[in-house]
Amino acid sequence: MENITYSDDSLALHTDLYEINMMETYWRQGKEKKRAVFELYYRSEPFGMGYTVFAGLERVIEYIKGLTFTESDIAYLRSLNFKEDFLDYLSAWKFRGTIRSFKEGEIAFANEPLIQVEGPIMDCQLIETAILNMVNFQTLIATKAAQIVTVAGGDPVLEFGARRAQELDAALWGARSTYISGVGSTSNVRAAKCFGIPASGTHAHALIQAYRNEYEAFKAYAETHEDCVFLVDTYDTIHSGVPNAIKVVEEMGDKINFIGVRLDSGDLSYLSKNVRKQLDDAGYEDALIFASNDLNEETIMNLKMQGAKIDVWGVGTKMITAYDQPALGGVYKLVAIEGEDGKLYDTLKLTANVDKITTPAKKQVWRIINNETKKSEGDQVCVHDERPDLEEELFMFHPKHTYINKTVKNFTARPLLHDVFVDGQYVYDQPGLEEIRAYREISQSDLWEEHLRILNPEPYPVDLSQKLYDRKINTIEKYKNIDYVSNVDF
Ligand SMILES: Nc1ncnc2c1ncn2[C@@H]1O[C@H](COP(=O)(O)OP(=O)(O)OP(=O)(O)O)[C@@H](O)[C@H]1O
Ligand SMILES: O=P(O)(O)OC[C@H]1O[C@H](OP(=O)(O)OP(=O)(O)O)[C@H](O)[C@@H]1O
Ligand SMILES: O=C(O)c1cccnc1
Repeated sequence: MENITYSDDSLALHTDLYEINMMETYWRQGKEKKRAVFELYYRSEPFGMGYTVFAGLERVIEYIKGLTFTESDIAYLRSLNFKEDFLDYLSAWKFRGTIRSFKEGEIAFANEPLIQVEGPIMDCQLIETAILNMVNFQTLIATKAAQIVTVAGGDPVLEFGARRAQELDAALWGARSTYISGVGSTSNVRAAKCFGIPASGTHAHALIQAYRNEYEAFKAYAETHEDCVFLVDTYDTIHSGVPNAIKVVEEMGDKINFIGVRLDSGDLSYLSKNVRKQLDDAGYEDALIFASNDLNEETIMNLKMQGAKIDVWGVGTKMITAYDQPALGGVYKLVAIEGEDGKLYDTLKLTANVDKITTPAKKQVWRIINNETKKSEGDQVCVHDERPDLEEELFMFHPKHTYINKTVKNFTARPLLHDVFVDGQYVYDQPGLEEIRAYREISQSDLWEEHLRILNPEPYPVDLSQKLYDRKINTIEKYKNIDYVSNVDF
């Protein structure tokens, strides 16, 4: 490959070619301003969890703000045989749409719109690929981190994944996603710098190997660092690693802050119990035991069950790559389109698989909090202009099994989609990362424990309002009865 770097490279071409092909069709047919509404959602929770943690908006904002076709983008499209008149149009193009989104850190569920994009159909179409790319990944990693943090049960979890992540962007934005869900720090210094995440790090086996013996290595490290966590498993944890660490700590006295030791191999339960005793016997009851080595939610849970004396969990590969489910599967679907009369019409995609039939109409999602219990009764997905917050009581029913229903009184309805861009203008006040992290806890506290547990969680109700349900059924009926060969009103 001759040249993979362009000085004016942009994210405008970070899209699938078919999006630009469709843009050209709309444009040549004079439909480039036809108003459309697309919604991003996923169909099932990952990792057997009962929820996800929404993440990715920060990068979406950055992407939309800088979205223009640069000279090299246009030159490249020219090489694909796009014609000059269309290229002239793209050169001057800027995003003109309205984007509404969940807040980052919001607890989210399957089959509700997390992002809604409304505007000229061309604009909505172009950004599909990139925003799915960002939100699918970041939400997935934030959710995997939430699972691991839950299992760690209040113990600090450190993010160690940069070396195993799917390349640089995944390491960087993945670290940010894990921090949103309560991971305590990252070993990735660039992620720490860029996002203000606490950086943390111990040292590797290479240090011991370089000095050949543990005593020399620990001593050298202690002479050059105040905060010390010694990696004690290079040769023999019990007989060499820990005694050498203790020897150095005793020699250095107040010159260092002995934080603890790290175990990175072997039976972490057995070793941690023995190491705990060794440290306690030497008078270091406050020294922490860090553990790492291919940890995930299952090994952490098992180690805790075995009574392992581990205080801090270093987790890399299995968190940053979402090892057991590498994709969220979020989709971006057209739900409403402007007709010839200028009005917005509901639209959907029919399919034999009823679970995949999209829910038409521009929507708003409301979280229904019971004022007595302070816990959520479920999410009510409504037509965008419905106002459940002004109702005295709310009828909520299962969107497929409608006999499962309830009437909720004394509730507060909180809208979850917020304006981020309006007609191309940025109108949002994106919180800082600490605020997002704190918000994740608040959002989580609205839910019953039953939905949050990581094994067989109770499914959380994501219901359709009566109005939206009727619109869906009517649209299905309408599309079922269309004579597709003659013409669909579009
Ligand atoms: N007591 C335990 N119960 C359950 N799993 C454990 C326990 N102790 C360690 N593990 C996990 O078992 C796996 C051990 O993997 P592996 O055999 O590759 O490690 P190892 O024996 O330490 O070798 P290496 O030195 O190559 O890392 C790791 O995922 C580790 O987290
Ligand atoms: O196991 P993970 O969850 O992916 O966490 C990251 C791993 O990276 C390091 O090992 P590595 O063998 O790469 O280097 P080392 O020489 O420092 O042990 C570290 O010791 C962890 O085991
Ligand atoms: O700081 C550490 O201990 C660390 C960092 C990255 C990967 N493994 C361990």
